[in-house]
Amino acid sequence: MFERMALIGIGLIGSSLAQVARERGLIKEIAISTRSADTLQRAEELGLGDSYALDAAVAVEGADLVILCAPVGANEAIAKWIAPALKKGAILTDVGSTKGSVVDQVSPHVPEGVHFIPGHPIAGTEQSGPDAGFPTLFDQRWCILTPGEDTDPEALEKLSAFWRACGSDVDTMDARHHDLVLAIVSHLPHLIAYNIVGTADDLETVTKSEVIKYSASGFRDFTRLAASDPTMWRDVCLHNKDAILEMLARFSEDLSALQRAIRWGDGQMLFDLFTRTRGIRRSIIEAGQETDAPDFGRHAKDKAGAPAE
Ligand SMILES: NC(=O)C1=CN([C@@H]2O[C@H](COP(=O)(O)OP(=O)(O)OC[C@H]3O[C@@H](n4cnc5c(N)ncnc54)[C@H](O)[C@@H]3O)[C@@H](O)[C@H]2O)C=CC1
Ligand SMILES: O=C(O)C(=O)Cc1ccc(O)cc1
Repeated sequence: MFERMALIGIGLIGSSLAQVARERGLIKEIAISTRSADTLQRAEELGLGDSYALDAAVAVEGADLVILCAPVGANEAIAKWIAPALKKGAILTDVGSTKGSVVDQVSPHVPEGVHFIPGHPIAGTEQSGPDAGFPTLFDQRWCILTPGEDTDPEALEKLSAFWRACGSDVDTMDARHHDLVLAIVSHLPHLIAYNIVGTADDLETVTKSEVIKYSASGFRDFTRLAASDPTMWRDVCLHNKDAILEMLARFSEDLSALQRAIRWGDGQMLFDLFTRTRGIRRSIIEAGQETDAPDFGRHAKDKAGAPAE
């Protein structure tokens, strides 16, 4: 589908893209660049690409598809660095969990004639680094693209076809809308997980060993999310600040209402809420979405190839 793909950043997502592109014959030549020499060497040991460079500008030379796969906070510096080396007509995209900030940071540096189309595969795990990647990560997952008003339709279709070939269903939406939706379905759940695991860890009356020994599956689910990469999630919080703060405010209000119902023994309020939320879970299952982490969000038809937890 493309002659030369450059992946800038080779962790979970970059490594998975390299593997699926290689396995399905989507790309002739894969160029890999990342910031640390150790990670680059590991990518080479794993045979993820055809060429390896610490200098991202070298990797993007002659590439007709360039995918930024680093934490979102790194995108501006990377865009500035690679801009002069980008080939005319190339598609430049990313996989970041936030989109508005990527548009703001990257767009000013995109040279004339390069098609910049931000993207976000809604597929991942709590693991990070090149060893964590696997080629079926994107199968039956959504990939959201956030083209601008002046995006070239042909370039958009080419990038959409690439993601479909990686196994994903593609949707397009406005970058700001993406950030609001993802704040509630992805960013807030991670923050809640980081917070509850931190709270449990702080409790002096419950020793750490008791937290580990008696952790019920609900708490264990939170510990999986709370094991996600700290750099990535720091950047997500800082780069989707407004939407996350909006969702946190609503969440806190609703939590206060729950607190009040418990204090005043309002069993009806608790029962009604728990009944309503049970319905949401059922409608997700009926819509054909998988339920168990890390397969949540994968369409029901096929989850073969997902790694065991
Ligand atoms: N982990 C997940 O579940 C998902 C992550 N994403 C997004 O994908 C992107 C990458 O995430 P992961 O692959 O999980 O992270 P990761 O931590 O596994 O890999 C990040 C890679 O970027 C490199 N890197 C860091 N700073 C860099 C810089 N300045 N220049 C070049 N390379 C740099 C690191 O060395 C590493 O190779 C992030 O923007 C994240 O928001 C999107 C969907 C799911
Ligand atoms: O591991 C999980 O449950 C996830 O939620 C993975 C994930 C993390 C970040 C994203 O932007 C998209 C997917």
